Amino acid sequence: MAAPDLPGFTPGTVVTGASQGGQYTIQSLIGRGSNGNVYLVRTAGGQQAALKAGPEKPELKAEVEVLAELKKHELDRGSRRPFLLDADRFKTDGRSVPFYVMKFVRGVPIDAYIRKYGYRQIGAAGLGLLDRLSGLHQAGFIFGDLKPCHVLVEESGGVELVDYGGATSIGGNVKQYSGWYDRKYWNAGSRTADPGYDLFAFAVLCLHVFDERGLRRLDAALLPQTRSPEDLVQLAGKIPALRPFEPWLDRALRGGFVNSREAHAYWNALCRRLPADGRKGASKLLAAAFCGSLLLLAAVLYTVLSL
Ligand SMILES: Nc1ncnc2c1ncn2[C@@H]1O[C@H](COP(=O)(O)OP(=O)(O)OP(=O)(O)O)[C@@H](O)[C@H]1O
Repeated sequence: MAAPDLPGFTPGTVVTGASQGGQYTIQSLIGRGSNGNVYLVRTAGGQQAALKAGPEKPELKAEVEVLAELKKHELDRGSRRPFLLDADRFKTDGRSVPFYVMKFVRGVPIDAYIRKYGYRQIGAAGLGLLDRLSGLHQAGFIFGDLKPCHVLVEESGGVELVDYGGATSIGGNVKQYSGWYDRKYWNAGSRTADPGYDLFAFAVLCLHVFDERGLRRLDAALLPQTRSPEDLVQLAGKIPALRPFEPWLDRALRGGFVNSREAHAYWNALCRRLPADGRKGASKLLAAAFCGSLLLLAAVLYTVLSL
């Protein structure tokens, strides 16, 4: 259920942090999540950012804690602009509203991105997603509720995870998950948070993006006790666009990766084996045509001059 409207968070309102003094001007409402509303804001420095504010709830506090840990890890890795930018409270009308500010992701969900730019983009987008997951796992958490609307891809191809409400400390119990993406749903393992939980969900995400009907049919044909990762492995083998990544999907669905760095390295190796994409092919063709016309021009000039 989405969070209720927050009184006072209207375009033009300046939200000032009570303890750190950060100032953010609300531009528009981006969307409503179960733990709060997300607004597009402008920082005092003039940059765009996303601000999430909501009623006092342990879930919102937990999101901030995960993002703060992730920030430490990102800074250790030399990141100049971590995902979490600020976390504070806004005092308004005698109330104190918790909020946090994060990088604004000008992107679209991964399924829409692939529909727009073509199935070959799964290689690079998958690599970006595995990089994000790997950073989070190294910070001690798993994402937990991985699904297309939580994976945004920017025009540049950059990938960001949004909504850390399902993030869980490694070793804890995943509490926020979504049907198909849940390893336990397919009798493929427990809901104890380990990196394999997210990798399994990413493999299902690939099946969902490329063959939603097949996944739906498979689900409808099985009873809860007869669902198995083997069925998903077989479905993956029938999707032509996923053929290059079949060995990766097989391993992820069976929980065969030691960690996400290994999964990232394997995905990367499979990407390198892909043939150059159509655009690169087309630009090679253009270059050849250009060289051909130069040679023709030189030949014509030579003939004219030698007459
Ligand atoms: N940093 C961000 N940049 C751009 N858009 C964002 C950002 N964070 C969240 N959004 C968008 O804001 C909306 C609400 O996001 P939020 O993460 O709170 O909840 P949700 O994932 O939609 O729902 P729920 O919390 O119920 O799972 C979504 O459309 C999401 O794509």
